[in-house]
Amino acid sequence: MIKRIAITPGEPAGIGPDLLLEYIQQAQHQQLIAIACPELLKDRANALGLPLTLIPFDPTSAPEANQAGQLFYLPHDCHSTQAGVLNKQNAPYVLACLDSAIDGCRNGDFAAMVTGPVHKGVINDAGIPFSGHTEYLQDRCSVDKVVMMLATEGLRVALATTHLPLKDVAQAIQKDSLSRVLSILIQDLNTDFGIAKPRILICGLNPHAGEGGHMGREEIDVIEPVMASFDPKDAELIGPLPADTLFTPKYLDEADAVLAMYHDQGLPVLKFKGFGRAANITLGLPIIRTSVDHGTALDLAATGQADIGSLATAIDYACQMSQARV
Ligand SMILES: NC(=O)c1ccc[n+]([C@@H]2O[C@H](COP(=O)([O-])OP(=O)(O)OC[C@H]3O[C@@H](n4cnc5c(N)ncnc54)[C@H](O)[C@@H]3O)[C@@H](O)[C@H]2O)c1
Ligand SMILES: N[C@H](C(=O)O)[C@H](O)COP(=O)(O)O
Repeated sequence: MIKRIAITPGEPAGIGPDLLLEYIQQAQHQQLIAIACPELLKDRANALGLPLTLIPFDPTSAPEANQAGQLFYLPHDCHSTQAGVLNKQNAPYVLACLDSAIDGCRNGDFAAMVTGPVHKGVINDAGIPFSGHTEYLQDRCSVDKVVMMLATEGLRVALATTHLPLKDVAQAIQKDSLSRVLSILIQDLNTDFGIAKPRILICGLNPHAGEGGHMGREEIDVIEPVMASFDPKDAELIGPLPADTLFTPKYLDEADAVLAMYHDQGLPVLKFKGFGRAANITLGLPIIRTSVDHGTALDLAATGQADIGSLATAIDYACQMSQARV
């Protein structure tokens, strides 16, 4: 069955449009719909020397897989864009594209949404508070909690906290919130990844997992009690383990996922292993959202040098997850 997948290319000055235009040069098994500015797509295709046939998306027609070089689109207009040069006037455009994708997933027009990279800084420069798609999707879908998980071949890393200044992380590791994160992780590994009783490695927050309370107490006061509150029939929770040695084959070979306490505890390892072949997946949503593992790479926009591997991985995950939910 042909699935409809919405794709938001993200920041117009970045590599998101390039990646999509490169990706659709192959015929697809699904219907990919760009939610984007058609003039931007045409200009970027010209700059990259890529053939492009744009077809307006009609949600009332039967799903139709893209032929090589074809792209269905749902239009939003952006300001004229120079590749590699941010323009804060485009921030509302970036968010409007996301809103259309979310609405289309919620009303059943799309089976999933795949997001290209946005530039968080320029959206804030435009006066719009924005810390990431993950938090934006949580708000727009009116759920109390979502979980960011990045996945590549052989490793899944979920995060207990997402886009927070480091100084605020320890305060954010609280029992209620950590418990919700673990529940969502267990539930979605089960439903979307078919893992009945996931084996999850849990990082400590502090060096050496707190060294028995001498180097921080979050392991004893928060992480261990939360782990103990889960039924061992639902998941095998291992930890809190020192994060510096958790990411070694001895532990990882037997694990379905790692739960890291903060962004730069888990993601550098994941990206060292799989940058360009990983996807970012938002767990806990009523819709399916996957994303690339990289940012806007302004230095590479319109050069033809950007690697499409992560976009391909994100689309693959979106398709697999939407099949799993049928
Ligand atoms: N999914 C997202 O929306 C997302 C993810 C990560 C970062 N960002 C945002 O992107 C902006 C820039 O972030 P950054 O500079 O830290 O990271 P970045 O990923 O844009 O760039 C880091 C390095 O990786 C290279 N790179 C990135 N993607 C590549 C690709 N597909 N092929 C080849 N090389 C690639 C870049 O050229 C650069 O050298 C920030 O605003 C950040 O918040 C967005
Ligand atoms: N933390 C993500 C990463 O490093 O890939 C990135 O900032 C994107 O996050 P959102 O999906 O929340 O925008």
